[in-house]
Amino acid sequence: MKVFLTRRISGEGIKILQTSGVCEVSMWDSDEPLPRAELLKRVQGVDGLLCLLSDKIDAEVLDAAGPKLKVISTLSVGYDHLVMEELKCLYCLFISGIRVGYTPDVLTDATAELTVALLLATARRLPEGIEEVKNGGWSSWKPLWMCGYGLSGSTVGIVGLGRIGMAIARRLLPFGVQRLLYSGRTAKAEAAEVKGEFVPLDTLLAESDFIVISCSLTPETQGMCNKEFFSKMKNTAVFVNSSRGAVVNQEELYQALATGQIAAAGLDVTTPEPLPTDHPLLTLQNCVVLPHVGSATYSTRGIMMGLAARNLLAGLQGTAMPSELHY
Ligand SMILES: O=C(O)[C@H](O)CO
Repeated sequence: MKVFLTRRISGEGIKILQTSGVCEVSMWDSDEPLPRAELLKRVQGVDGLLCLLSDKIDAEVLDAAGPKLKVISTLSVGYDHLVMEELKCLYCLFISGIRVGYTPDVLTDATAELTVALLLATARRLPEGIEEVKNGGWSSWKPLWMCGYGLSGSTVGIVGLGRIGMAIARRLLPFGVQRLLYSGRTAKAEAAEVKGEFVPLDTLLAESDFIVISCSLTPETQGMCNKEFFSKMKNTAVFVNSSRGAVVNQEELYQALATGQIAAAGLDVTTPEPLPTDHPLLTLQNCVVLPHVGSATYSTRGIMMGLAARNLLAGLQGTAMPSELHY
């Protein structure tokens, strides 16, 4: 069987595939994404595809791959880059169905940790402070200079209290957070562990000092953080997004930050990625932007690659996947 990997994969992940005796591996041997035309060419006739969140997998890719394609394994927990409606259509067409593997759980801790780091960096203005040290702006200790917002005694609102949202909540509580609010489709029994109060989104926006977006990108959440959303937040509130960039209307976020509607924003995800270096958000002191590094620890990325490889193999062999996405 033939498999194609859309990026250079190393360590355990590649070893599992190359020594499996099950598949012939070909890979886009680069750290940079492959051009779309190349993807369409390289998937022809494959039985399995290992892709990244930067590869849009839609009907065009499935058509180019052809009827042998049995499994798609994505090196991510998010799967908004897989056009599920089109996968389902193909499912109807060929009846056999394409199985999908993904990498939940293994990146929860790393992503939660990074989200907390981003929240603190944004609220306590770390990038600005570091810059001031370097550029001579640090003239003396001044009572109100470089002041920001602290977590102690605060109210934190988490939009999407899933696996990662819960892990963020657990890490934030020891900072002395007083109330933890959350919104989403349904109340969660596990929220009791973090004393989470399930509230309507409007309540969360009005009462939170820190708002953390940790939901998946879906048609319902696309563009959810818009002018109206920001207008309901406190002027002193800090907004943090480590889910997907498209949950935020970036033009309206820029306005909210530039006009003082909200205090600051920390973003680990943007639209597009990378964010162009001349993007207006990058001109703002009160906006901290990271290059989508939530899961970027050596160990987490290694485990993700191993899991994605095992999902791919299981899909080829028709056995139980360690992490299958049932769609
Ligand atoms: O979806 C994911 O897996 C994250 O955004 C990157 O690790």
